[in-house]
Amino acid sequence: MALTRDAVLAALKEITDPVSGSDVVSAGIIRALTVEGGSVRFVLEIDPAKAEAYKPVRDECEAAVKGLDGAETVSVVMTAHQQKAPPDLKGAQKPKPQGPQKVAGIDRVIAVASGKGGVGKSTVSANLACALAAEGRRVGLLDADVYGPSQPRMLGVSGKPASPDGKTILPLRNYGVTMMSIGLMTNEREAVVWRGPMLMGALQQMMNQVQWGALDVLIVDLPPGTGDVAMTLAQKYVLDGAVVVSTPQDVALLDARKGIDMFAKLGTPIFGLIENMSTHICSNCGHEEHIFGHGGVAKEAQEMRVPLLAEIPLHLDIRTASDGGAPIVVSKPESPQAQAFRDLARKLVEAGQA
Ligand SMILES: Nc1ncnc2c1ncn2[C@@H]1O[C@H](COP(=O)(O)OP(=O)(O)OP(=O)(O)O)[C@@H](O)[C@H]1O
Repeated sequence: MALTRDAVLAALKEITDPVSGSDVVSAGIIRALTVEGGSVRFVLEIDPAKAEAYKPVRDECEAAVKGLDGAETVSVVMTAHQQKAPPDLKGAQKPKPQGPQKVAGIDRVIAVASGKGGVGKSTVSANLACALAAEGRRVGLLDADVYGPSQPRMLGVSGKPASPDGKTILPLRNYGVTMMSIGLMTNEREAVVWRGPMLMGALQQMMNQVQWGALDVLIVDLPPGTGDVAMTLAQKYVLDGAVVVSTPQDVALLDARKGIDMFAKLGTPIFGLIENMSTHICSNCGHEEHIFGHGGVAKEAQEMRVPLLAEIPLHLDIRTASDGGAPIVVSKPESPQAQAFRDLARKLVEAGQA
């Protein structure tokens, strides 16, 4: 008659486990039992401190199985049981989802956004950063506008940022503003096709690997529209607030609304709207003209229940200053145009937002 597994277990049940007092099968120390023809193998899994006490048990087990009909070879090995308790699957903690992180050394992060391109978001970011520096704030400016990085030109800096250790990136600095641009990581004339994951990687590199130093506020000049960069920024980092730049034209306002809705969905506080190119001031005679109408942004802000933080005029000096590498806040600080930005900066500082 062929030897069966049940017959082996029945024989082993006759042997007492010296530790628990029950039989060795019930005590759970018989492991990895295989019965193949007349060949029987199993393991006695025991506490290594009690190895001596188990030696006679092993001999007993071996003899009991050898005595069975059909048993030819019997191999019993003693191994140490696992000291560790089995994992408690029921009470196991799920890994916590990673929420937005704060970047070490940076007190506040403000996004400057716009629903569409060309409304002056980068001009506002550069002037706001310089105006905050003039208020004595430690300011960083991250140019995340991958589609048209313009901060190096606006702040009059050029050259590739250095990375002496190959891990961290040294930012550039001008007018009291510490600046880094994704545009500086690519060739100026090279058209870069950024895909979602690349964008996210680049943004994370800018936030975490740039040696920003201690900052009161980091201004992030976002690409226009409601895209991956804004979402990644809001989801991965503690974003203290956003300002949305709009021109008075209706279409820009509709776009601004989309921008505001996006931040609202992401749970980012909207510090307010900035109306750029609000009135045209003639650079010859100083005559003021509301080319795109007046009061539209203020009305919209009221409807959306967000503050209208500033009305920046359309003035030739603002453009030439930015194009010349010294924002108007720096090149003509006493001009009314510069004052509009300085008032904005003071407002944010007084509100504890910058
Ligand atoms: N208030 C202003 N007065 C005069 N020129 C301005 C004003 N604001 C912006 N500009 C000019 O308008 C052009 C577009 O501005 P800017 O690059 O800041 O816009 P943007 O919204 O950042 O555009 P993009 O999204 O395409 O990068 C620039 O030449 C800039 O100098």
